[in-house]
Amino acid sequence: MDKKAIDKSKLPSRHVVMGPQRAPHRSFYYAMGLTRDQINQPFVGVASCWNEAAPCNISLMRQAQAVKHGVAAANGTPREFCTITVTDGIAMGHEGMKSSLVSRDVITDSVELTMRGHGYDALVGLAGCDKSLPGMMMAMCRLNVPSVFIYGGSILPGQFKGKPVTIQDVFEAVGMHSVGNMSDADLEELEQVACPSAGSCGAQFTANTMATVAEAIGLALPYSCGAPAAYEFRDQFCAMSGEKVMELIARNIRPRDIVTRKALENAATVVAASGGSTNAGLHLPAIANECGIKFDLFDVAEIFKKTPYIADLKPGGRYVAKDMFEAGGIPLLMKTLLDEGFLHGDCMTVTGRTIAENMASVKWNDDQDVVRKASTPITPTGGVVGLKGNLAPDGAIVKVAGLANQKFTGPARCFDKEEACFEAVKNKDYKEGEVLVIRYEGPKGGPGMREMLATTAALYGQGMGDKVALITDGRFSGATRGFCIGHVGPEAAVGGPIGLLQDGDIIEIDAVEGTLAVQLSDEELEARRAKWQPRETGYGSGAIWKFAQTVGPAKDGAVTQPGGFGEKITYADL
Ligand SMILES: CC[C@H](C)C(=O)C(=O)O
Ligand SMILES: [Mg+2]
Repeated sequence: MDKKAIDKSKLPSRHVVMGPQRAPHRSFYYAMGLTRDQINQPFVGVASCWNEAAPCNISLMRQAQAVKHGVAAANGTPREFCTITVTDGIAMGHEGMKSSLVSRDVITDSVELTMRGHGYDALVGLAGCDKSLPGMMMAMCRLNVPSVFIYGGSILPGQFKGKPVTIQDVFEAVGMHSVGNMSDADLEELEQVACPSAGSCGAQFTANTMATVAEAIGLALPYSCGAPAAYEFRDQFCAMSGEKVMELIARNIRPRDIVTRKALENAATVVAASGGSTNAGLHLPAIANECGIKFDLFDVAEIFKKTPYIADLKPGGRYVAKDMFEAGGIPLLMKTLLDEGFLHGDCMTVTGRTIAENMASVKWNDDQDVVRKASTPITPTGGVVGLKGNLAPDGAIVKVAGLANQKFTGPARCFDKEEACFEAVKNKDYKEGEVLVIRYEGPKGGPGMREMLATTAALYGQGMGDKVALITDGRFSGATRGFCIGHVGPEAAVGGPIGLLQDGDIIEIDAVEGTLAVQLSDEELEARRAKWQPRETGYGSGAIWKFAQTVGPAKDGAVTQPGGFGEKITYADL
């Protein structure tokens, strides 16, 4: 990037390194070996969610070095820093899962504070596990300095008895083992081979769903999110992201120029088209909130309703993320959706060009069956559906990709926390035809709105995926399959109808019509509400308690602060 193209006198770092009064600050940079020229260049924060908690994040340190090379090659000065990540595959099924969603907003806040504190002029964010991707993208929208996002990449599939497997198979094997359909020896062999490399959970689960969102919303370079983490080939995209952010500074192209309502609609479209994680129904409103855009679960569901399901990806389909990469990556999915009019082509992206301009060079690949043409879909509507009704006045969400039957009516069997339901499932202490209800697991009521993969996978592993339904004011992992309805709002902790249910109430679920109802009169519900009492969560201090004090409803993204609605001057303009 031509140095003259950037006027540093208008950049945030001018407050840190320009003028005699900033001699002490420059002294610190000399202490780290920077030269005067480097101090006089734009500073680029290279924010990484690296940690050793899980394979999702472990390769990000390597990839961050490639980003820094790209920044430096384009006459920028990279400054690497880490934020946290809570990994769901480790947190699943116990109290630790209450930290997962809370960590999304902590990631956003910590990146914001580091960028503001040091006056960095631009941001390249690297993330691997699930909610760290929206956490990083939320920070980019909040700060609104030129930014490029890059996903760390998917894990490679394991091989078990000649078949490709992912972590989803291990969670479901717990259910098979619990009913004697898998031996101890097979379970031990499976857990040792299912996850062979670095990278995030290997199919269209939440991490790969949000990676697909990153390219579709325009914050990641085309093709940059597709290559598996173990392929060092992907580091070229890291370097390109570092170079590209310098061009965005010169052209003053910022995240809120990119993340518009149309871009959010494009993101929701690729989620539905790929049968992606229901967590996108939470994270897209949260990203929108940081831009001051009202885009809630119902807006997302409207897009879902009119989008064909075209990518045959696990958990509902046959293939994993590596297969998608080899078929042509996220651009292949976007190409057919754009050609058939399902995407807005005039949205700006971090390439400095529009979606349509980016897709012009993408060639369709007939020599694959991972992605169908949008004109010949797997099913005519999206793999994910929004629901509403007297049991969910504030909405709910269900992944229908791969579901043979999309209607279910049955008696409620209520549990006031996930562990109680898991015990019942593990001991087969439930009946076919029941609707299992897990409540007091919402954003405030958990607190933390846990994912319920341990329970849903055990059910599916017992062969009961279409024989019982499960509804919760909590949420699901992207690897959840079966008739599982999440994000039921209002949540039980604030007096929502799900908290008024009693065993035996008849619940009607209709994912075709988009309804979730209980066969009770308004009078009966009101009578029960009059007797309802709020409950203690057991958290009276700390990060999870703090989250519960300010978190809003799931339909608006379970965010802990009103986003860009109120602020007049973003950090980028200080
Ligand atoms: C085990 C991790 C799982 C795949 C997940 O948490 C998600 O996709 O949301
Ligand atoms: Mg998850």
